[in-house]
Amino acid sequence: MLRIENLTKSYGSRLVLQGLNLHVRVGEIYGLLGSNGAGKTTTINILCNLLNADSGTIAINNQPVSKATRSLIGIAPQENLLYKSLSCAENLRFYGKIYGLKGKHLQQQVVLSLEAVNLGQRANSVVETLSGGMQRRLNIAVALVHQPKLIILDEPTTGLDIEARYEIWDLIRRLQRQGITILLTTHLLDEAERLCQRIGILKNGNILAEGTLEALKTRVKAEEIVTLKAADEKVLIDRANELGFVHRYYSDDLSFWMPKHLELAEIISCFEGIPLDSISRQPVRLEHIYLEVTKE
Ligand SMILES: Nc1ncnc2c1ncn2[C@@H]1O[C@H](COP(=O)(O)OP(=O)(O)OP(=O)(O)O)[C@@H](O)[C@H]1O
Repeated sequence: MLRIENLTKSYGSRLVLQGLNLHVRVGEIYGLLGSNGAGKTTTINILCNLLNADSGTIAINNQPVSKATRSLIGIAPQENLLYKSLSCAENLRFYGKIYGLKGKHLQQQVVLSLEAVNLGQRANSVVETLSGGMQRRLNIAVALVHQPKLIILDEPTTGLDIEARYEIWDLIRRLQRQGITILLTTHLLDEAERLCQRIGILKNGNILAEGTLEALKTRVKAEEIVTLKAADEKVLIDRANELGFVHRYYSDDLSFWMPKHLELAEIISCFEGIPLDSISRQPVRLEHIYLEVTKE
């Protein structure tokens, strides 16, 4: 669906994209992860033809990106692009017209996009009277109004409460079931874990790792992560080294990569003689993979 090859972009002397390669397959939800300043928005702006790349190629549905491919893509940018004093339907009519929709077809698309984001009952509500979650959903409706094949959601749930976030996650899954391909950027690793079939990790304008969550898990050579608390962490680390366990700090948490699943009693016996305050265990998560990949 989307093929980006060797994309480069500089702002003045600052090289922001350094030969970026990224492939989004038809029908998938692809999660593009990266820290602030990694180059996600720059990539999206180039995709939407709002910014020119210095070099590289982008193809959508096997066509080079151009004004002609604009209608294949819908974008819901990070900042809602909504006219707050207009109603939901008026906003959608405005954006629909930009994509050349008119008359009955425009009206139908306005209704369908509002229904798609569960705002069918709020067509005439003025945007500033809607909750933050509803405004985010309307922002997604704008991306859908011209029936694109690929939609780009730039941090769709940032700043929303958990219920509004669930609603947007359900919406994204529904859109995928309708056959829309989705490229999503997020800082929320659990969002990417829940929604995305494949994930790309971007740093300094390069994709450092890409694949399914299962494939990315090979970056962390552990069956599970065990976090231990003890008065003397150095003793724990020395013991872990003797046993061949890799250790990492996740924030303040001293954690160990377990090469195989151990019963609780076995973990305790590994650290025998060291008074432990607590033991907690968790599977390898995207958070662990992300930290490993981006520190390389
Ligand atoms: N118009 C511009 N002029 C100069 N530098 C820019 C411009 N736009 C972005 N940058 C710089 O390019 C780098 C990449 O920015 P970009 O907005 O693409 O990152 P991002 O991954 O989207 O970050 P965030 O998660 O914070 O949105 C940053 O260092 C940013 O400061």
